[in-house]
Amino acid sequence: MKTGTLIECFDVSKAFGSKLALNRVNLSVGRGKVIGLLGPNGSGKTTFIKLINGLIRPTKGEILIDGRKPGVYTKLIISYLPDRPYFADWMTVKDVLSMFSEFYQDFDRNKAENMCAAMNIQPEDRIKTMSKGTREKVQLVLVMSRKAQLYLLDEPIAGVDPAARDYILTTIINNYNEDGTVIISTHLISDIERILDEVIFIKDGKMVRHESVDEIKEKEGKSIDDVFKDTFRMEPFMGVNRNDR
Ligand SMILES: Nc1ncnc2c1ncn2[C@@H]1O[C@H](COP(=O)(O)OP(=O)(O)OP(=O)(O)O)[C@@H](O)[C@H]1O
Repeated sequence: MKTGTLIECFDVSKAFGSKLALNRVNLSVGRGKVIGLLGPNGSGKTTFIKLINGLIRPTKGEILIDGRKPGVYTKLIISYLPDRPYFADWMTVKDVLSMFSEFYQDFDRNKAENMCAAMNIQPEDRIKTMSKGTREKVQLVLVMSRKAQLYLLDEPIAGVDPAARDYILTTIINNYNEDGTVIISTHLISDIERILDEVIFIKDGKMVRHESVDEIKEKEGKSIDDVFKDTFRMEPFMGVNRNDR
């Protein structure tokens, strides 16, 4: 079993033109944890996940995954669920299973086949004709059937109905490599908080909080969902004040 830090970010910023999507992030993430990456729309969650995965590069600062810069090695140890599906329309479940077997040495095809069968997804089913939620389930099965050191899941439950969410979350915690770490970005905090060991709150590109869930609950005596709502509360737009009319 590997020990030590898995992800280190040193003063990492990412700008898109004049928009600063991530602002001087310093972060250290350990192994064997399930971590919620939580923040409102546009706070920088997807940007952070893409940086860790090496799909985009920081404007400033440095990222190390298992002591290495994002690149060929880190791609081998990261299993990534993007926020949008990437399968070609002609593919069946069997085709995508073969694709993953070919691409990833750590892919356990047997496990993926069993998980599909448990969710009533057949090998001959065509990805194109599936509902959005079923497509997301297939993608999650593929990603969780790798024995990776780091799983990056960008909004894994957004498209599935509440009943399926519980099944999917149980699938995640029962199937990840236990020395590995799972980072899940989501807005659906009350749905996922039961599986989280730690949370990272991100606000306007800044990591404003990184703490263990037990510590937060002990200190504040509230659910993570309530702590999140307090941190990110927005004043509602009230329209024209009646007295001004
Ligand atoms: N390619 C890009 N070009 C320009 N701006 C971008 C680009 N990608 C992201 N941004 C901007 O960076 C900010 C952070 O975006 P990001 O997608 O990381 O947020 P997010 O927290 O994942 O949001 P959501 O919860 O809505 O998916 C946003 O203001 C977004 O408009």
